[in-house]
Amino acid sequence: MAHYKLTYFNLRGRAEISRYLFAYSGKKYEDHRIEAADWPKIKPTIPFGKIPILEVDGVTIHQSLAIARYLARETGLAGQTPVEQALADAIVDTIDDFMTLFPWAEKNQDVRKQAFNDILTNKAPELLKDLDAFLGDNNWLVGKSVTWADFYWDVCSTTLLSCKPDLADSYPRLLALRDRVQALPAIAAWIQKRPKTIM
Ligand SMILES: N[C@@H](CCC(=O)N[C@@H](CS)C(=O)NCC(=O)O)C(=O)O
Repeated sequence: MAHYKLTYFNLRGRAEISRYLFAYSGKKYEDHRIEAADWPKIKPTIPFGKIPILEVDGVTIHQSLAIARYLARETGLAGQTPVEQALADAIVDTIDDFMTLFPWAEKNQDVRKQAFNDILTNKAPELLKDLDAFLGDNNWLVGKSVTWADFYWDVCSTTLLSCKPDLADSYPRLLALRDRVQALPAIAAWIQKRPKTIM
């Protein structure tokens, strides 16, 4: 069995989608969380200088979505057909495009707050409207069973809702999708036991 080591900060952030996939698959892995204070000395040792990274039997994979897509394929959660896989990728990329609008690393709290408010108030509705239309009355975003796109929606919307709790109130179908993901036994167990972090 492969040895997996996932390295990230002690945050959900860009590693949480992979932690969901590990939880769902039941694969054992090392959830290696580094302290922010230690990052400057660790950064030069990491290929491309960014985290998360996943080491698989000593091979280092970078980029959170490349890592998660690999795990999704290994777990049967990438989509059942090539078209479903492309759709799941497209939904993940669409959500990720939105998440990358936020100035996560901004140190000036006033600037940060204003940018977050602007994005959550003015830009989020368009994404939510389109995602809701894409989901329609289906149980899952792509195909007839859960995929990593559903996990990504849950992971990212958890962070968005922590910033603006009423964000998705007009979209009960998207909120119900969160409930379905969080009710999957392995995901429910992970959410229960994971370290409590701000993001
Ligand atoms: N597109 C990359 C972004 C990676 C990234 O920017 N990681 C941040 C943490 S979320 C990081 O390593 N920050 C520390 C730094 O850039 O020195 C991914 O999805 O993995």
